[in-house]
Amino acid sequence: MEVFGRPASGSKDRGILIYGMWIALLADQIHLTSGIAFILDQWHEYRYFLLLAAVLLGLAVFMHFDNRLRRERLTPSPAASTPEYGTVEKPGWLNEKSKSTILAEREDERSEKAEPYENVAMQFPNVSVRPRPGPKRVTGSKVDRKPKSERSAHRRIQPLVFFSSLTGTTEIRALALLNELHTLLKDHSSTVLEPQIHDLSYIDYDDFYVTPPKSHQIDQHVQYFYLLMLPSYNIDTTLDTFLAHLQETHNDFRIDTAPLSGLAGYSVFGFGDKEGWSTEKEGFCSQAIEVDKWMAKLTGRKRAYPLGLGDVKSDSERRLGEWRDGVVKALLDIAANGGLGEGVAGSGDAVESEEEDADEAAEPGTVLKVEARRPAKRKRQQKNSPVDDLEDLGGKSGDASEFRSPLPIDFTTSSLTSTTPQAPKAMVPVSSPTHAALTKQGYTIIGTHSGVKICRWTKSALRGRGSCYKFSFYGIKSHLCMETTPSLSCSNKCVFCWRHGTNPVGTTWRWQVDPPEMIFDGAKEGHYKKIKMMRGVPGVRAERFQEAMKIRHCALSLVGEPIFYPHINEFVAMLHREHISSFLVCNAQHPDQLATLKSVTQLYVSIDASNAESLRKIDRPLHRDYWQRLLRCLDILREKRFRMRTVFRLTLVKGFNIDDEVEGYADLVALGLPCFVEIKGVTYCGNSSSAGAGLTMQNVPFYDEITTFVEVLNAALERRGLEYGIAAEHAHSCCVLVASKRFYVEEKWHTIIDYEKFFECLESGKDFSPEDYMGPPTPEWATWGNGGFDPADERVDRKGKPKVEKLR
Ligand SMILES: Cc1cc2nc3c(=O)[nH]c(=O)nc-3n(C[C@H](O)[C@H](O)[C@H](O)COP(=O)(O)O)c2cc1C
Ligand code: SF4
Repeated sequence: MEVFGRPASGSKDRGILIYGMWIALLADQIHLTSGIAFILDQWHEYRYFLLLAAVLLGLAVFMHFDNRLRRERLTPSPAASTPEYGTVEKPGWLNEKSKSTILAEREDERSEKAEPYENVAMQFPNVSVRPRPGPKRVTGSKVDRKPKSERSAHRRIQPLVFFSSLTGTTEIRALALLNELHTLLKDHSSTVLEPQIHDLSYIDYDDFYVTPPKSHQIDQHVQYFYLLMLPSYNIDTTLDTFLAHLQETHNDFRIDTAPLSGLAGYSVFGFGDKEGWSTEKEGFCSQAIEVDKWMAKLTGRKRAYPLGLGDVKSDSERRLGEWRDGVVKALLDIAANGGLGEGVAGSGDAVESEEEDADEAAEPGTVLKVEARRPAKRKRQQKNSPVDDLEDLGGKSGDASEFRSPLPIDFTTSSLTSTTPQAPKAMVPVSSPTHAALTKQGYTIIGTHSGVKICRWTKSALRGRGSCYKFSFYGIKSHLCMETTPSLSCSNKCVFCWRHGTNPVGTTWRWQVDPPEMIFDGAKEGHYKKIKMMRGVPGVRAERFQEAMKIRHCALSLVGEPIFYPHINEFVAMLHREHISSFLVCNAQHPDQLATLKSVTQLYVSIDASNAESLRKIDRPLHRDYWQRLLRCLDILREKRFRMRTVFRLTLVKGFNIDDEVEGYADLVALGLPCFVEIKGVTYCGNSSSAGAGLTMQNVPFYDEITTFVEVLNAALERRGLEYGIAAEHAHSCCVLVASKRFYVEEKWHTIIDYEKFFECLESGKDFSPEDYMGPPTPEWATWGNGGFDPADERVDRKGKPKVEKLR
């Protein structure tokens, strides 16, 4: 028999075995069949679940292999660089000469110049100062998940010094600066990290000048502060590449125009050679100036300290020292206060903004908006100005009493009828519209009745664009001058005064009186604060900014009537104690206060008309005996003329106080015998209030008309046998100076003041006269016929373009 194809054996044992196997196989078969049935059962029951599981498993396996493949492909890519001194090695596949490759090649060429860094490395072990060849380490950084408030507690500033150098001068200075920064900042290690240095020729610009470097400090929020030290070359150097990079980055449409705005701040110092490139116009420090401008754009106006410039053949050491001190102060300020503070509109703009126009200074009797020959432009600018001129708040009628709001505080009549004594009020309460209007205009109100503001000339001088006429006439640099008043109240409502309608007025002091110390401290604080706001403005020079942090002169004018303040003598004495000279302007309406006034460096009275009728129309005085008051003031001035320098200020307004008035003015000069007569053209404010007062552009005299008037006045004085002459001019301010021949010595005008001599005389306790503090001769460029613009400054038009002065 065949069992599964095999023949059956004849033996019994084999037969039993085969039979047994057959039984077993049969039993197995039955079992298998039931097993398959069981599986099928299960499959039907769980097939959806099993299919889903299979799909998921397949996906997981696929992703695993794909990731591995991907990582292998990416490995040779350039890794993110650390903010240390070194280059990024490029992968082999990057055959094209990129910026980084070119820079790496330069590194090889310059490798023999590495010694200085070794010294630095010894001094600052945590500073990496040698370019490090070899592959770049990829370091991970922990993501800070703490809330922002908690993180700011660990905020630290990382100063980075960048330099560029061809012949080594800047390199040596940069290393010295690093050393000095280390010393100056070591006590502030909780907020400022150890400074690091980078040669611009070695770094990859993409690491520092596209976005700020990423911080590797765990648990700390690090902000970078860039200090750039740069020479200038009019030949091709690495700086051209750097400049091109800054420009490209700014213009790259794919990235933000200010991608470096995450920096804590930056500042640039330039080295140049004045022997070959004597002025900025001729290229002095041209590349540093350019870099400074691009950095302002890229950082979104984060200029923390003004651009410093030094001449390698003369003052670079000194200038660099000043810049360094200023930068350190700014840096610590940022570390302590968390930011650059208040910014100034216009900083960093491509075309330098001329915000000066909006807030030119006013002094009693003067409106300093000079460029009278551009009415249309001025009007347009004012229309667009975000800051309302105070005059705009006034009414439309010609009568001052009809000004709509806010109402002047005039106690002249109410005080006469009042029977119950009232506690004195604040002259300018914080909640008053006057306070709001003055603050909006840029005044800092001190206490209850004083104010301080920086004038357009201070800003102009900080930018090397010229000082006011007081520099040409008396040697006052505008960036050293503080303009303030201890009394915002006045007893006139002059038609050309741009703040009438909002200012408090009164014939006597009826307000609460603030102590002089408080006003003095408040004025200085307010002034310095406003100067500091200028540190980021394009064009502000570090050395001038530094100088401006010490006030040397005080113009007690601004708005209001300073002599009105009951403690004016104490206030002036405080100025003098700090060697701040004093120019006090009064409106010739307070003879009693004038008589008791002690020494000031220069004492002014505004003479706005030559006769009573004309004065009434132009000054609209509150006092009924205004003319007698003026005449009494002139008597007092005549008596004071041998104790201090006395000045008449004439503000000429066409149609009001010019025609047929020359003889009258000459008579007043004969009465007061002032040391000087300043003749100035009024400037049109171009607003509703001036128009309401009857003023239009037609009332603004041209400079030619001023000079003609001055010549006629001079002749009238001569006819009266008065010894005067035309000494100086400042055409830019429409201003001419007539001086007494007491100041004409050895055939030269000496209108400049010797300020140190003035303080010496004052401190001697002896009597002295104006001749005792007469300074050197008036500079040739300031004398009559020469225009009066300091040739060391750059005259620019409203767009910041150089302007050529036209002489008569
Ligand atoms: C070829 C050459 C061109 C220069 N061009 C200018 C220039 O355009 N403006 C400038 O202010 N100084 C210029 N300088 C002066 C250098 O900026 C100055 O000497 C500077 O200190 C050099 O710095 P460094 O030694 O770090 O390279 C030039 C100097 C040289 C040798
Ligand atoms: S004197 Fe001083 S405050 Fe007056 S305009 Fe000149 S700089 Fe400005």
